[in-house]
Amino acid sequence: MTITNGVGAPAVLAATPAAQQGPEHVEQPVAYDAIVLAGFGGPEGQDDVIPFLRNVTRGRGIPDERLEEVAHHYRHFGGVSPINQQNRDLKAALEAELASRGIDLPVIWGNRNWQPYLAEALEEAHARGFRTLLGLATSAYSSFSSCRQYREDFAMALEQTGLTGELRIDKVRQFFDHPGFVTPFVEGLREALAGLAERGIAEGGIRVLFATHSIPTDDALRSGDRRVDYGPGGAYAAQHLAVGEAVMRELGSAVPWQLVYQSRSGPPTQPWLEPDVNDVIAGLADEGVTAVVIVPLGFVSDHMEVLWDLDTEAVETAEQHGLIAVRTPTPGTHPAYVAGLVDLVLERVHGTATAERPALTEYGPWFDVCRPGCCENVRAGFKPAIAGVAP
Ligand SMILES: CC1=C(CCC(=O)O)c2cc3nc(cc4[nH]c(cc5[nH]c(cc1n2)c(C)c5CCC(=O)O)c(CCC(=O)O)c4C)C(CCC(=O)O)=C3C
Ligand SMILES: [Fe+2]
Repeated sequence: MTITNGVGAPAVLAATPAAQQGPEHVEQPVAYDAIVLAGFGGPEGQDDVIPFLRNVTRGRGIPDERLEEVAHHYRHFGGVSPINQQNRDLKAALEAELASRGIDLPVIWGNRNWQPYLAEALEEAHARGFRTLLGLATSAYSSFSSCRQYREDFAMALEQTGLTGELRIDKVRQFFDHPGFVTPFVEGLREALAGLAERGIAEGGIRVLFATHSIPTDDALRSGDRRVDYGPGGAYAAQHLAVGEAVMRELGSAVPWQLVYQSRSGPPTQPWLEPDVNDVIAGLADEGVTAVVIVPLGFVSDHMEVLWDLDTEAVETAEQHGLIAVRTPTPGTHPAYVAGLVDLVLERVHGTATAERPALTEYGPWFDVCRPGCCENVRAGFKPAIAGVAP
């Protein structure tokens, strides 16, 4: 058996008996009663900021100085994160898309870290008589923060509301390489490169920076299927690199690109994925680069990590080093993204065969039911989670 390192066909390290694995994809139709849109949540006023940050970091060992610093980002915008409004807009766009296709599936919205909480969404679903729910998390890649934590928070909400056993909750697969998610990035980058060409900037003087949230290296190595070696940075980094490659391939562009990380937190002693976007930008001026295009590949909407860490900090770093910086759009409510999410829902409603599911990288289509040990987090302990096979 060969074990690949880096981006390549994933290698299975240790076989788990098939009987313990459960199906990787649910290829039978399921009559869902409703969709539960699961967001991150954000504060909507100055008084919400600290309680929100305590919710996010509960039991996580984030230093107080970091919380102060992050509170300042929110305070700068009146204590309001745009993320809740973005999820209201996404909910409305999904409802319109479902209605236009004649699909009768209500969308109920709940957050992990702020009102309306997931527990409220489950109570509402139950009160409306819904029993079979399809979770849709606003997060595309595999890692504890972007996959398993949503699954654990669903399980916790079931416990809190006493609805465990009453409600079935499945979850839409990670959609990092679904065309609906990738298309808005392709379009945004195409436009940005055309704009730079109009300004007479040579391709050789441009660097495309695909930006995503840094995570602890330990989490990254545990992202994805435990039995697979995805190389340094685990499935999380491998998926991002593969999507970056897919975007450049779709564009047919030869502009040099790289993956960069942002929004690091945690104690300085804990290793997180690198390089940081600001360090990379600072070094590029010496390499003869005159313009950077920042593509927020890890994010679904223009929330605080985009508005502050990229549009404020990274753009400032570029200015300090005399570089032009352009930040391209996130999917938001782009029609391709909204339609793609509805397509992902329909995969489950219809039990679409895996071979017919769109995926732009060799890592997809990702699993409907997470694999053993998927995206575990040793620091957080091992908690029950929906939509996965038993570890
Ligand atoms: C992978 C990933 C995504 C992308 C996937 C996804 O979209 O879900 C994401 C999104 C987001 N992260 C957000 C906010 C925060 N994340 C924090 C902390 C952390 N994020 C982490 C990872 C990720 N985070 C990690 C490993 C931590 C360390 C602590 C922990 O292990 O939990 C903290 C605490 C302070 C700090 O450390 O910065 C805050 C306030 C918001 C809301 C923004 C808004 O309000 O507009 C969003 C969308
Ligand atoms: Fe975060």
